[in-house]
Amino acid sequence: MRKPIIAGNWKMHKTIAEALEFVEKIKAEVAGTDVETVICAPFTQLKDIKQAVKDTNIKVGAQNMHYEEKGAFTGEISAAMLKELMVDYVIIGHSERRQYFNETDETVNKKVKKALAYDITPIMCVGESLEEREAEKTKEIVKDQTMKGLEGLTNEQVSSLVIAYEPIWAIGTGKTASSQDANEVIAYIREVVKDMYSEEVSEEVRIQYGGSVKPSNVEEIMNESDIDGALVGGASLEASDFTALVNF
Ligand SMILES: O=C[C@H](O)COP(=O)(O)O
Repeated sequence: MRKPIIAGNWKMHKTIAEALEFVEKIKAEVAGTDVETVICAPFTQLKDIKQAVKDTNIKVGAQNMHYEEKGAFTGEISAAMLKELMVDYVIIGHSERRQYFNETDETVNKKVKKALAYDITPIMCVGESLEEREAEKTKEIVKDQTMKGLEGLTNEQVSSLVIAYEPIWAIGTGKTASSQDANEVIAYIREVVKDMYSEEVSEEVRIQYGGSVKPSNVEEIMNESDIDGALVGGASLEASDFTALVNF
């Protein structure tokens, strides 16, 4: 049985003070949930959030990391640096990183491997653009991204990580893929994992949907057979919305 996982991706939002205020507001509200609850915050907030959630079931994630161990990479953060803060998750290959920061399937793969080596769970993002969807290339794109992103991992590693299917046209636009469409693509990603690894691995890997998930549509999305969670941007910024998402 796959444990549901709702992760908020705050992107470039909130100061430390705002982050701590948010955490205080949600702590009690998510205390009794069986849903894995993750806040993916900017680097500057991670240490304080981790401290603030230490007696709770809330997990903390970063939004990116570098694949090299260390070196002359101005502005970058390594896996060891995240591990030192006891970060649980790291988003890798978000479409905004692919679009604005030259993230490629190859760097995604290197980052996934490095995160796993440090026992940080990657949330690896895949998803097609509007043009690709209109050209009916959705499956081709997600297959390619999934295969390249997961290349060279062990069965155990793939079983432990999280994949997020985020159609780019649905991110921050208010447009959501229908829950059936999202489920179909996610079931297809599971097939790709099955072909690459095994049926058991494909049944164990958790796959989220992301793209304009909000309190009003989360239940329908979560009720789909292959969707194990949501990666939420805009609606994760307000404490009341986020608690509603986790308690869907
Ligand atoms: O990582 C989250 C996704 O980019 C979705 O963002 P959104 O919920 O604002 O559409």
